[in-house]
Amino acid sequence: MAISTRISTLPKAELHLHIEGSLEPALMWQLAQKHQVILPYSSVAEIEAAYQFDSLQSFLDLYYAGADVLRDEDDFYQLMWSYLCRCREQNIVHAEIMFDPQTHTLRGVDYAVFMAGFDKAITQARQDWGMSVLLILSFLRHLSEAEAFDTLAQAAPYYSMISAVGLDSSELGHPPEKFARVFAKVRELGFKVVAHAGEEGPAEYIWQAIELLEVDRIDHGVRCQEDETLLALIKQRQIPLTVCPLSNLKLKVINDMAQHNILQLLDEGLLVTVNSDDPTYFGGYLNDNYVQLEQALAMNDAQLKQLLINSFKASFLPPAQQQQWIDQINAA
Ligand code: HPA
Ligand SMILES: [Zn+2]
Repeated sequence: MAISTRISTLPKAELHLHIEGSLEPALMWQLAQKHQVILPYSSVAEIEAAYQFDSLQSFLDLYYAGADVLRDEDDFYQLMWSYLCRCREQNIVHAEIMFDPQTHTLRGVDYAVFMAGFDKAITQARQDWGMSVLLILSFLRHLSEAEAFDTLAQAAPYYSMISAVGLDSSELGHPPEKFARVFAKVRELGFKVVAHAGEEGPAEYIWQAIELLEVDRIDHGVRCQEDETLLALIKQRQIPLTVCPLSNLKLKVINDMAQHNILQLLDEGLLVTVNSDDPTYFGGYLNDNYVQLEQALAMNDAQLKQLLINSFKASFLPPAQQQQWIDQINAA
């Protein structure tokens, strides 16, 4: 079977996906009309054409502006439902999905609104095709630690819907150490911990995420190669990295996909995974990211299988459930 067919047909998990980054331009346009939000674009095609970035910040500016069209429960339902339908098409059988509460609460949209919308879509996907979904609450790191504490407290009625807590937004100048105390509280509450680190920020931020936040996974982490001691530690402890190739290309973390280090890290024995990050902004859902690795880096079948297996091994699913999917991949 051709590798591209195997990419699309084999079961996979997605572990690094911002739900606000899956907002399709067509839905953005429709919701802007619905709520009479004035967008700085005059058509869906103009929205798509605007997605040219030169850094993480240049993307985040459009990502937060786009999220402003999300106002009521049905908007959040539509957003989540569209992504889950993509998962079904792409054979993503399990997804661990990040959401940014502060992007909404700061605009006066409460937890009750977005959590109800998410829950309705997730319940439907679970019932209709047996998809499994976990949610990851992410703090915006350009805001203060006090605001992160507030955000965590406001989530209390929804703790049973949340599996992990993460850290995203503008990395440079906002090191993990800024959030050490709030993540101590997060761990005390029993949540898993993830953090974006080593995307644009230096290897030092990955150290801090591991040592101060005690993360279960690193989001991105591609700059770990700049520090051999760190690389050895990540390998020895098998700390998963949720790598996002198309995101790295679109945000100019790399200049060319052929330069991406994901397969080197994989071959060195690190627990790396492939993810789409913000698929509508970066021009591809999960399978497109795997296809890029085949086209630019000549990913072979053994590497593909290992990446798919890693997507379950690095997940927060119970080990027995992970193993069922891994057995299916091994048998394919
Ligand atoms: O790739 C990302 N990095 C940091 N923050 C983000 N928020 C959405 N996507 C990202
Ligand atoms: Zn991300």
